[in-house]
Amino acid sequence: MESINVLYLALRPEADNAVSSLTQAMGPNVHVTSDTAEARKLLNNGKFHVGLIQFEPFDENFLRRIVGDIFYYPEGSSLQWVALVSSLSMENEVVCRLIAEYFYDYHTLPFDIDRLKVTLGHASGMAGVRKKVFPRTSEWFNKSELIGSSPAMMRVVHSIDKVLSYDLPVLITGESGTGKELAALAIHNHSPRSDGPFVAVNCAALPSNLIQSELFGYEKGAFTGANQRKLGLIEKAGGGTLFLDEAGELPLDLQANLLRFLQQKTIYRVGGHEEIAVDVRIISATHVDLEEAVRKGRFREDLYYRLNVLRVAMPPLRERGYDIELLAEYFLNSFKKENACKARQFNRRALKVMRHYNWPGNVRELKNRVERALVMCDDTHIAPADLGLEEYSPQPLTLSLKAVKDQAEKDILYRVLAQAGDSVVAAAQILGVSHVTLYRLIKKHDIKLQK
Ligand SMILES: Nc1ncnc2c1ncn2[C@@H]1O[C@H](COP(=O)(O)OP(=O)(O)OP(=O)(O)O)[C@@H](O)[C@H]1O
Repeated sequence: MESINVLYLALRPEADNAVSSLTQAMGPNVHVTSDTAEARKLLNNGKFHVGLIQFEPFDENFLRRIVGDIFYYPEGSSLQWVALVSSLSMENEVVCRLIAEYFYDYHTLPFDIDRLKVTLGHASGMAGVRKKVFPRTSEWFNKSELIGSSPAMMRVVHSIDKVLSYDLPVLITGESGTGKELAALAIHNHSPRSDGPFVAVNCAALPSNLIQSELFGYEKGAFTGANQRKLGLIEKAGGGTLFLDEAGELPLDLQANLLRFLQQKTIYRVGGHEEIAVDVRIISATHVDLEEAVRKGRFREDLYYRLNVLRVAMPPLRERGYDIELLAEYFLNSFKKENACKARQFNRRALKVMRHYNWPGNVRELKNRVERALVMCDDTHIAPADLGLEEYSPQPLTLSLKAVKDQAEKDILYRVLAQAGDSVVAAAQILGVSHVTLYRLIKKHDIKLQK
């Protein structure tokens, strides 16, 4: 077997029989640690292909620390994780979710070195493929402020990666507060236009009588009060990106002007006769269904097709699994830096409540609730009441092993399809299945391909 560098994060390495068998079998390529800070440092040097985590004896706090410290860590993102678990732990909902969301595979104890070596070999192969197909991940995360490493966010990263290569309009869809503006900024910052300006305009916030002059600018004397020429936002975004937030709110007459600009790449300032060429990439965002708006006659169909050339869909926060905790920790740490407050972390109940809450306001709501909690909390630990959330009453475990396997299967399909740019032939090759099988699985999990 080709040498595979494994980082083994063991809860109690001194009491772990697997450690000695593994180091014996794999020699110096295995590094063992129980310290997540050290693991993070080691991941930074990028030499590890596979991370192995032992969940026994099961300790929920340890798992939470791993999620916060390791999975958030971008440099680890081409590395693949394998879990060592007992069948008893597989009955625990936290463990199952963690595995389904973050792991390439799991190895059920008792420890079987030959079986594990095969699993590690596959995981390492996948790490190599990810690095080739997706080399920008760590740099990408560093440059953008989009936090998250759930499969749903990985799909976003991949979609963004795809749209970077083309200087075409992008439409970002998603519920309010899902991070559409942040995604637009990420596209701009990673595109060849990153040295140019990023100008954001909220179409819903501008009074309708001002939108025209705000976007296109005006000449001196164009209307009462126009004492001097003013450049519009489109011109100000010249050489860069114009972000039209809430594009669905644009009045119909302005939609016609915008369409004209998108077709001709030129504008007229209000009251002006000179045709001015402007080089701008348009990224628009909407939380309303624009197709529905087109059907109802509120949005021009021709403009819709012009804006919707490339598409990025932001998932709601409730579908991002452990990203909720990552984001909560991230906001907590950044607010802590800004304010002298007592609260240092979330208590267990708060984490559970956040995990099961529906988050109708998505990331923005989470950010606001964490900020509020820091003000309300008199303790070192933030409780659900500080977040203004109802207590979560634990549900009995309903997740069967089959459900976990199905979820894991679905996640890996998403990941590999994303890596393969939704090419079924390439994805089938990576997964080592025929494309007929892959089509069957895509149908089974109701996965929508982008091409
Ligand atoms: N993945 C993320 N990581 C870190 N912060 C995020 C993330 N997503 C959103 N945010 C933060 O949440 C808030 C809302 O994000 P943003 O304004 O980009 O959402 P939006 O989808 O454009 O909302 P709206 O539809 O209401 O305009 C911002 O403060 C943003 O910084």
